[in-house]
Amino acid sequence: MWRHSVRSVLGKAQVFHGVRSAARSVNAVRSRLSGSCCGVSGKTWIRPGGFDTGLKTFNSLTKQKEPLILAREGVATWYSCGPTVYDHAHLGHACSYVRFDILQRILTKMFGITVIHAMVITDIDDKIIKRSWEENVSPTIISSTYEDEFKKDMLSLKVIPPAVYLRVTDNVHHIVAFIERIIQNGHAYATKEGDVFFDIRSIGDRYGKFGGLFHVFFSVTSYPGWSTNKRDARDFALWKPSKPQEPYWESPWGRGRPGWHIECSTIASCITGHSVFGSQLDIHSGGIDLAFPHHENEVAQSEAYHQCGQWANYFLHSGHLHLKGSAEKMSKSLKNYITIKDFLQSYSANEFRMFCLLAKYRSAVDYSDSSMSQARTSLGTISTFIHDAQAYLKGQLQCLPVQEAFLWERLAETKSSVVKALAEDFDTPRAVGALMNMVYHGNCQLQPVSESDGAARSPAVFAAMISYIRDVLDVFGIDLLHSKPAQEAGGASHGGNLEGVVEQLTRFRSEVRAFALARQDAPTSGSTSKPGLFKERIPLLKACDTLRDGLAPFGVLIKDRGATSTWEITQGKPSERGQSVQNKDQETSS
Ligand SMILES: Nc1ncnc2c1ncn2[C@@H]1O[C@H](COP(=O)(O)OP(=O)(O)OP(=O)(O)O)[C@@H](O)[C@H]1O
Ligand SMILES: [Zn+2]
Repeated sequence: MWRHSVRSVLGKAQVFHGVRSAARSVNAVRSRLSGSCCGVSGKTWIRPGGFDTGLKTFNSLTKQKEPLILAREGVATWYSCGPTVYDHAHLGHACSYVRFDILQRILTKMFGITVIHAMVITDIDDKIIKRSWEENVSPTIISSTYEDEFKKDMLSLKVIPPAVYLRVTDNVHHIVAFIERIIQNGHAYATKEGDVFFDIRSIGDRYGKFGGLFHVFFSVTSYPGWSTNKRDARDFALWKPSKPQEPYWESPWGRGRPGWHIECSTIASCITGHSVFGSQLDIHSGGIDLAFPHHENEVAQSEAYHQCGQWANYFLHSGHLHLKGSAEKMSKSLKNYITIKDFLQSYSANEFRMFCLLAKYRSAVDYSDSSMSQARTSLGTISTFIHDAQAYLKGQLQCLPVQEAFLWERLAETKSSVVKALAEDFDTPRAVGALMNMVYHGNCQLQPVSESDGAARSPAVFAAMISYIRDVLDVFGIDLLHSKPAQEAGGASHGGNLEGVVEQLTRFRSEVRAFALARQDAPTSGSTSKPGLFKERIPLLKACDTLRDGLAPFGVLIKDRGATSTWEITQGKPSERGQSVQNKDQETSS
């Protein structure tokens, strides 16, 4: 796939100036830090040193778009909070993980950045334990069942798996060591009851990097996590003593299990005991609900452990998916969810991806049949254009002469708009808009005629447009070439080659139609029939109509264009889209 240099699009001077000044300011700050986080005051974001990608991304730490600067050239380290596996994965998860998958694909396939992605699987938690009691099975059975299901669901949505999935339960010994170091560094304390709490006061005014939410959250009287064992209401658990019947691990503080936030700090820092991401992480992602307190606490712990002023440089948060009309996000605990499997009975992964692309990754989205039908229509428009353009290339579709130079210009303009949109905080709706605009102009130029009269043809520009559209869709993880109707997705593959069969069938039908559409010049002497179609051939035309109508519900859309016919295999519920075209073309009734 091509690699785009944003520099060439956005202007070299601006970017290089940015890199140098960023490097200068970070070096200045780093020398002030001199290895100790405790020397740093305040919550000010430090612009990282390293390599300016030329992209901009919204950073929740600053609440504005910032230049995306990576520690290592061409490589982005990326950590994601994964699911707590105690129930089915739903469309809310799908939305968050597909959106970040699209962002990672854009970085990799469009801008040539290798993404090293690690994700935690939270496989021990109060909710898992509760579910195991309800189901009367071990927590391990609950977590492994839903972990497997989550991974399969992600694959069915074509989410590229992270380089590594890491379970909390496989890493408890690292978590214990991580907590010990935080205690040694003077930022956590153990209680006689066997808890370990993070000591918020020990980091002064540096708590609250994600904004002022914590003032509301921590009212000493109302905060549900308030315990008299804590030194400060804001202190949070790094280690919790286990209650009877609960799973536990041995630790210097007695039997217990890790708190929620510490798992991410540890795993993001020390993958399987080796320092993979270490004290430096480029990008951290999760749903917006995780910003506070989860990410706030991750930051506090990690910076206390690494003794650094800034652990993760960019926090990317995705907006929530809601059922249309609901103020609440879709969630397992609210039981207001649609599972990914149920969804895939009615829609395809491609359609869900288009649904995600049509809104910015940071915005909240309403899920409804009408928003899905908008996504389906957009994909259908693109797919129909590709098929029509292919029919034109093959000479099956005869058209009026095309304004070729105009289309080459549209193509160049689209390429530039798509790169600019994606470099500007991954603005996928703008990129899709640019693509649809090009498709619109392409369609306008494909004006079918029944006789070409040897008019000039312009196949190259349509071939270039098709290739470009496929490339961009590939960046987004949409593959129209091998798409199947939703009902078939994940099912057993059919024997034979459907496309080949449809091609042969349509060719045969075209010959029959051409024969049936032949006109008699004048009535033969003594004949009672009028000039026009041969009466005895009309049943053949009717049979052609019936075949076309009969194939539509199976997703085979045949379009009759004068004497020739084209075909395509449609997405999702083909009969709805097929029907409208067929009615326009009904020929035996006219
Ligand atoms: N409705 C949603 N829209 C977008 N992202 C979501 C939604 N629900 C969960 N996520 C994201 O999915 C990831 C995993 O979340 P988690 O396992 O906590 O799901 P959940 O359904 O919210 O569970 P719970 O109800 O137990 O909190 C997080 O990054 C979270 O922000
Ligand atoms: Zn996390």
